[in-house]
Amino acid sequence: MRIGTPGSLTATKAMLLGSGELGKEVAISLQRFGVEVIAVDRYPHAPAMQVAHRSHVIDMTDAAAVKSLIAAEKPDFIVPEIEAIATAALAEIEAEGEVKIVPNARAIQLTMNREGIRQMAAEELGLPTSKYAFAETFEQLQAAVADGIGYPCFIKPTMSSSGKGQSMVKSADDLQSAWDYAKAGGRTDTGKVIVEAKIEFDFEITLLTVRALNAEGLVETHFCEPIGHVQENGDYRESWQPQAMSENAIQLSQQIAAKVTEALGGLGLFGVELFVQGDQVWFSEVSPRPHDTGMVTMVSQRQTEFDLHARAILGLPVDTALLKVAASAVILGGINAKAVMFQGLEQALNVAETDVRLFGKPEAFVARRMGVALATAESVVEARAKAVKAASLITVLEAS
Ligand SMILES: Nc1ncnc2c1ncn2[C@@H]1O[C@H](COP(=O)(O)OP(=O)(O)OP(=O)(O)O)[C@@H](O)[C@H]1O
Ligand SMILES: NCC(=O)N[C@@H]1O[C@H](COP(=O)([O-])[O-])[C@@H](O)[C@H]1O
Ligand SMILES: [Mg+2]
Repeated sequence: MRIGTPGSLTATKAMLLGSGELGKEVAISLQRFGVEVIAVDRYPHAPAMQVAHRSHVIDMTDAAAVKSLIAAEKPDFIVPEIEAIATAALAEIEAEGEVKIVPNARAIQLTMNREGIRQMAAEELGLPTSKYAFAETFEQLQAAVADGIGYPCFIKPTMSSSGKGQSMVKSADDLQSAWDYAKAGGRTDTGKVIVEAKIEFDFEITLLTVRALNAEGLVETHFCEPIGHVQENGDYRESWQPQAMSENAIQLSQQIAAKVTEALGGLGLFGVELFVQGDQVWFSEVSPRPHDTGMVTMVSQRQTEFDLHARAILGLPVDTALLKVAASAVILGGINAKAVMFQGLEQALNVAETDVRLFGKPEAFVARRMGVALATAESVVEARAKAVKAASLITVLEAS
């Protein structure tokens, strides 16, 4: 089946590499514009597979497997959704010129690895970041911390997300365990870890930034209202929109986001993560795709971050306006279970102005994100309280 996109004479087919909760929403947004969606992930029945036209289970870090699937499916677009994919294969495919990688293979390669994006941001673009160093051995890590990074600091695998393998270290006593955890905890072992000095921020934001074509066919950069968030163990727990900020801090944040996304290039939505203290802003990292903290836009914006990504990719007009103050709170597994069911949905939905999205992940882990509660309200404080309340009323149970 080939489906035509509005305004185009050719049918459009997109392949998602990664099919989690974010990909599921991207799939729905693309399908609403007439795109045929093929969902790919490392395990069967992943969230986006449940809504896609077709799906495939492959090892996405295996370049040969990625290339042969692309050759068989011949998509027009490849939409990377997770960082652990064979990015070198994407560069080769892009060079052949038949398939468009979103936003482009270089941006995917740079951002999938903390080393690439940090060096570009700090060294080439001169953006403010935490002090950092890379280490390939425990001795190099000890030397880097002693030579200027200091304590407290964060140790992270260079290829990981959602806090996997990441820890904050307060003293030399905890350095070895943080090293071991980072070496074991990445989605792919690159052989390196990054160590970053801790930034003492007042709050942190995700600035969703969209590179889309305007009516003249030129690339324009659009910003959503800043999203504030709370993280625990490197993974997001709550987000809200808008985050109140000083005029200077928002200007600086937009300048940093515009510089980074322009350097990465291509069309699409980016999640630019920034730390803010007073009028000072530091760049942390950027996702060249929708961001987990941006799930709040499912109730706060007319065009969600997923709609914006789909529109930008397809060359359609975008509107980043905020409609309502809103918040999100995550629902974690809390248990390890091969099959799950949920309790408390009715009570959660009795919280006024609240919605729930259960992602449909077949298997639960204690810290795995299984769903999110979304709430709107007159103020951020109220919206956060409602979202947290709704999320707390849902329990994940093992299904027999
Ligand atoms: N240098 C730092 N200073 C202060 N806080 C930090 C620093 N690095 C990380 N953090 C905290 O840890 C969180 C997760 O870090 P980071 O974004 O690097 O991890 P991640 O695994 O890429 O997460 P995700 O994929 O969910 O964005 C940050 O949002 C922040 O709260
Ligand atoms: N911070 C990145 C992020 O939130 N990514 C989202 O989590 C999924 C993996 O979840 P899993 O680890 O539970 O399979 C990814 O596929 C993506 O949707
Ligand atoms: Mg992050």
